[in-house]
Amino acid sequence: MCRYLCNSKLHVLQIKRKLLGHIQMLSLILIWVLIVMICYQYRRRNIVLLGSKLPGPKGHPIIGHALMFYGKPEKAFKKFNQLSKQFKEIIALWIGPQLHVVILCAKYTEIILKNSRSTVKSEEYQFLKSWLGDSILISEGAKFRRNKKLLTPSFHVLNLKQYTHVFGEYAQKLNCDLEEKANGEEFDIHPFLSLTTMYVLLETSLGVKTETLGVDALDYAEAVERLGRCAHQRVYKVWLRFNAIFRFSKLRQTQEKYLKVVHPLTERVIAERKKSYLNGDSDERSWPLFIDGFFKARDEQGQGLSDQEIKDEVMTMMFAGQDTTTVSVGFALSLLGLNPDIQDKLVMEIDKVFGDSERALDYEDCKNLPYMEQVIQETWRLYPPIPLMGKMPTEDIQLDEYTLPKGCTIAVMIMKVHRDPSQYPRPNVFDPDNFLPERIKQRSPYSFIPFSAGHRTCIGQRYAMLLIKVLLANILRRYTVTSTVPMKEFQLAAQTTLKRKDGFRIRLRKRHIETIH
Ligand code: HEM
Repeated sequence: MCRYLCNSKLHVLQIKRKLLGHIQMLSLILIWVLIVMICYQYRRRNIVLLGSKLPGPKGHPIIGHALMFYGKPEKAFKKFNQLSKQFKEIIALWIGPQLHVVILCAKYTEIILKNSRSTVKSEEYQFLKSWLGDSILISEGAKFRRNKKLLTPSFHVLNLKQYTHVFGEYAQKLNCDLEEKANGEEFDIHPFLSLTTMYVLLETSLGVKTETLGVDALDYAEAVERLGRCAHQRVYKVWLRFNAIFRFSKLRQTQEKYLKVVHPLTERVIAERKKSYLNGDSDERSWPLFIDGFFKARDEQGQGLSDQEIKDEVMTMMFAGQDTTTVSVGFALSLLGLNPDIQDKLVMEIDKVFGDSERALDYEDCKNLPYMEQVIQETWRLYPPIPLMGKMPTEDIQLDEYTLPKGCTIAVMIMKVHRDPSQYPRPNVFDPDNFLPERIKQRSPYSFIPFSAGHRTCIGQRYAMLLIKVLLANILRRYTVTSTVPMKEFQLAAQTTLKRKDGFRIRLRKRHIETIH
């Protein structure tokens, strides 16, 4: 009995000792967590202090405004729109511990983009890294400057001139594909446009004919679209921003699946092209490919781009150029379908250039379509394909009485800047005359930034304008467009590009069929 009591006392003592050990360990962990948190908060004191002085809605402790933007992209976009009615120039939002400052007006956009050396791309661009590597869309500093310099000559106007007939060929193919929809019901033109721009980019950048790629071209198009979506989901699903969580997520598996389509295909096509470039093989092609320009490029030290760099840049061109041009044409057709007077004026301009001729469009024709250019610019104003850009200040930036702290995220809301009422008297009205030279002169150049501005401006803007002109001119030579969904009922969603969730719904009616091919 006595022995039993002694044993149980010993046992209790051991449990007490173990418990004490656990409590000590737990206290140590808690102290460590507390120290880390204090250090973290101490480092962020500037962001917290300056952020608290910026205008914005009231958020919750710890999660901030994260819940406001949780859900589908169209819901987040709607929320943004509501907030921008309340806060006209600038909004501070906390997504967890990260301060996001949304810029809505031309005045502050000018200060940020003019100071472009005081900002770098925001950390959200890193979500593209496993796909696009360290391409010029993502990289910073010396690497960015060198590679942008090496890539820019490929977009020279002399090259673009030669692309016009490639664009024209695919525009004619598009018209043939649209034949089945002509004189029928309203339909979504997005899938037709998306394939066309993908084929054009594959052919002008890599020299790949759709016939040779066959079903791979469709897989590639789908993979590019899905990878863009994956990156976007990491932006608004806050927990997936953390690599430690993302690594084990379903989204990562989806991303891997599509990377396995895009990477090997790009590598294969580049390798084949490089072989024939190095062998000096001649082909029937009369225009220079982006990729040949990338092979040729040399820096001051005589160094060219590595195979990895070429692959990253090629994939970036496909990503940055395809969806942006697709939605530009989609929105332009939707708007023209709603505004028959503007469409008539544009068609008159096109008919003046071509008359009854069936000839294909050339570069000089594109220069003779100034009203078309105004229509495209006004479309970009109302529906900029890239609706917002993320920057991170590397030093505090002063905007009147507000200070944007170093390390916060700046989101330049291009779509709102383009509708700044101090710059556009009727900001929500589709009026291509906004781009008459005398009106442009009256505005800040930063009130229209579809391609950004400063040293990070889009490399493909002239390419995009030319391609969109060719596609629109060809469609309007053959068809009259009508559309019934009014602008305020467009269901907008900002993924990486701005889209209509309800589709680019239009009707096509054939024009004088016998004269136009
Ligand atoms: C309507 C069509 C287009 C629009 C609205 C557009 C818009 C933009 C914008 C806003 C940026 C800046 C992004 C940022 O800083 O976050 C950008 C960058 C870029 N775009 Fe475009 N883009 C278009 C077409 C193209 C095309 C056709 C290409 C290439 C074939 C292209 C290639 C690039 C590249 C490589 C960058 C990165 C430039 C840099 O960071 O210096 N874009 N684009």
